[in-house]
Amino acid sequence: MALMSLLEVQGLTKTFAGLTAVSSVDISVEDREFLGIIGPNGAGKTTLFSLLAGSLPPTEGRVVFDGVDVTGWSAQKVARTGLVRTFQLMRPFESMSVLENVTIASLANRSRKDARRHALGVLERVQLAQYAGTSSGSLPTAGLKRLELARALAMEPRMILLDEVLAGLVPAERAPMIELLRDLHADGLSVMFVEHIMAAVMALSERLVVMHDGRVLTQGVPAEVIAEPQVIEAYLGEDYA
Ligand SMILES: Nc1ncnc2c1ncn2[C@@H]1O[C@H](COP(=O)(O)OP(=O)(O)OP(=O)(O)O)[C@@H](O)[C@H]1O
Repeated sequence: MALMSLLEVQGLTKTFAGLTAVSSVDISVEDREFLGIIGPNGAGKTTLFSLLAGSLPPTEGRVVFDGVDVTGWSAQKVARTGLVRTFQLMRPFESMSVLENVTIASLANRSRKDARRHALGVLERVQLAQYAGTSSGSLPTAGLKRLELARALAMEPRMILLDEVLAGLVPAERAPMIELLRDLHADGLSVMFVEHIMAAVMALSERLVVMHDGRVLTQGVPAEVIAEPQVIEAYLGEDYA
């Protein structure tokens, strides 16, 4: 039998009332790979993540994670296989503390007492430990981004789908976040990330997929992909080139 990629996506399609947001997408992601996804607004990147992570059921196609066909499974059930997403618009329980929010995510895999201890470890990992007791609603954007990451990590993913984790950060906040993502990847986490900040995309991606109009326009080695005329035309613009 041929060796399988950690994530295999075949013919994935999502139609919303006549609009095809994701159209026949085929993507394979290897264990421990760091894959970047770019494309213009409305290209279907967030919808793709929703389909992969079980937040939305696909209209057609298959999602196979770690050899298991998870197509149409709930987000909770997909997460238990090790595939977990973050959201572009963070939505923690605002009245709860940072620690409580992460503890709830940890409860997916463990008892209440263990979950709290595990959550504290995750907060250390994302450098939010000093805010453990802070109410989540009062965190600044950079803290909310880390909390969103922490909640996903608390579910102990093998592969994480990051939806614009750098958006909204000021330049000085980006470098430490890029460093954190690089460390998580070095520790064995497989990552797929959607990002508009090209410096981050180029610093982290081992391979790049470009989406346009719901389809994969092209994919490959990042430096080669961003030099393709069709990518410049569809997304990057002449300025970037
Ligand atoms: N729940 C929905 N109902 C109807 N249309 C939707 C829904 N979600 C997304 N769409 C449409 O699907 C298309 C793809 O949207 P999507 O949010 O996936 O794009 P994106 O590449 O993530 O864009 P951005 O970079 O702006 O986040 C858009 O035309 C969008 O309006």
